[in-house]
Amino acid sequence: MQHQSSEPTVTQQAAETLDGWYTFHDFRRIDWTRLKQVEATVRTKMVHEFQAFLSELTQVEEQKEGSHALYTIIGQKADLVLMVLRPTMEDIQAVEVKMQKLDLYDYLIPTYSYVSVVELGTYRGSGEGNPYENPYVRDRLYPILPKSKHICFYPMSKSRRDGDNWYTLSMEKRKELMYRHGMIGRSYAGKIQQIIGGSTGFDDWEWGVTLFANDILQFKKIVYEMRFDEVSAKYGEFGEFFIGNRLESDELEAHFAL
Ligand code: VOV
Repeated sequence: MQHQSSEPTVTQQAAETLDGWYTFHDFRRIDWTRLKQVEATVRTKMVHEFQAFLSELTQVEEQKEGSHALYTIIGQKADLVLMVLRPTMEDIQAVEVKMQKLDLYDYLIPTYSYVSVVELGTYRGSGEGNPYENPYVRDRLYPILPKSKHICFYPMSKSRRDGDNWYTLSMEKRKELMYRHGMIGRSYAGKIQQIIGGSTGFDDWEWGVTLFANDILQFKKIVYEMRFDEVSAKYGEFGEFFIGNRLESDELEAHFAL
């Protein structure tokens, strides 16, 4: 029997992407039960070693050769997330290996991770000349993460369901839809900063969405408002959501104190 499909069979043009720093989100649960058995002085030493590691990451950030952010995670999915941006996947892995060797990480159990690359779409064009030399584009592709009070992370894909297949829409239609997405996004200027990581072929979803805000309620507002926009309403598929509060290096001793 011949397969009946409402989808057009023409191959559509892929949107070109501009790709920046590689991105790694590392989610961990604190194994409090085991940590409670560690003597206070040893625990403090482990925290100091972690702080020294974070200082090294800060030095890289000051040289504008990467960026990072440490947040607590609210709820049971994780307790902490360290988000790291680096120029190459080798650099990302070097940070990952170094981190795993820290004594404190014997007590930080991996619960989730996400690998992507900071991505800018070109549905609106990419301006004149080489976009990788445009200072505005460079600031977006190689971002120094904001020091916002809150983070929200979730992975998402665009639907390939029969009838609602993003990948069979014409370039024209996708441009129009992404324009409207961008307009909603822009109404959150000054309230939310977004980092979109492209992850097709890198991780289980197609994008990792990281949002930063000082007012945590803005995450709920933007995600809800976007649910009514066609791009999300019809084509958005979402993974787990993680939200958290900023954790400064000098707060770590208090955070791990018992
Ligand atoms: C601060 C908010 C904000 C702003 C300003 C914003 C703007 C824009 C622009 C201008 C463009 C690029 C379009 C182009 O010209 O290429 C994008 C692109 C993208 N976005 Fe976005 N987005 C925001 C915010 C924002 C949110 C909250 C989400 C999650 C959606 C939801 O429902 O939970 C999201 C997702 C994405 C994705 C997955 C992509 C890539 C899609 C693709 O198919 O390539 N985004 N986004």
